[in-house]
Amino acid sequence: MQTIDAEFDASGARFAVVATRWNDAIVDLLVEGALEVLRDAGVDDADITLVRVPGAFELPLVCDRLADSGDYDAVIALGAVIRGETPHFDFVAGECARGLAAVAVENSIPVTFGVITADTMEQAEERSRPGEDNNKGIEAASAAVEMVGILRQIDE
Ligand SMILES: Nc1c(NC[C@H](O)[C@H](O)[C@H](O)CO)[nH]c(=O)[nH]c1=O
Ligand SMILES: CC(=O)[C@@H](O)COP(=O)(O)O
Repeated sequence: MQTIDAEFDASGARFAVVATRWNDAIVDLLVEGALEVLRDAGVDDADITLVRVPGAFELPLVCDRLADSGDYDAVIALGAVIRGETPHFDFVAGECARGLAAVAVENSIPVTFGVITADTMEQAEERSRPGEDNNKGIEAASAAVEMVGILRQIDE
């Protein structure tokens, strides 16, 4: 039986990190966590591209352009959508998640979901703490590194 399993050496792989400016105090911590994971996996800074977009609703389009370029092995999407008084949260968060999933399948490269969806700022803060496993930037970057390793083995 052949087993294809995670590899956590992503040296030579190219990553795009797309992060929102909305809730930047939270999202900047996600970016820091994601970059730490990539560097620990052997990724050179020269192989990391960071793009800032206005909000989570804009993540799918920019991630699609980067994925379609053929210049990256994975795209990491980072943001924080925090519920307000109206149903706007549902549309922003829902379309962001739906759009990012579609980009991954349409371009056949990993597009990982590092977007916090929270009812309160406190919940968002809990999911962006530096160095903690539930930091969504660490989670998304770890998934991207793992997926690059898996796809490399499939493509061998
Ligand atoms: N409320 C949040 C937003 N809203 C902005 C949208 O994402 C979008 O930029 C706007 O509707 C213009 O197209 N974005 C977040 O990332 N987080 C929020 O909490
Ligand atoms: C997620 C959002 O768009 C939200 O912050 C908007 O707040 P509100 O529903 O009070 O307009």
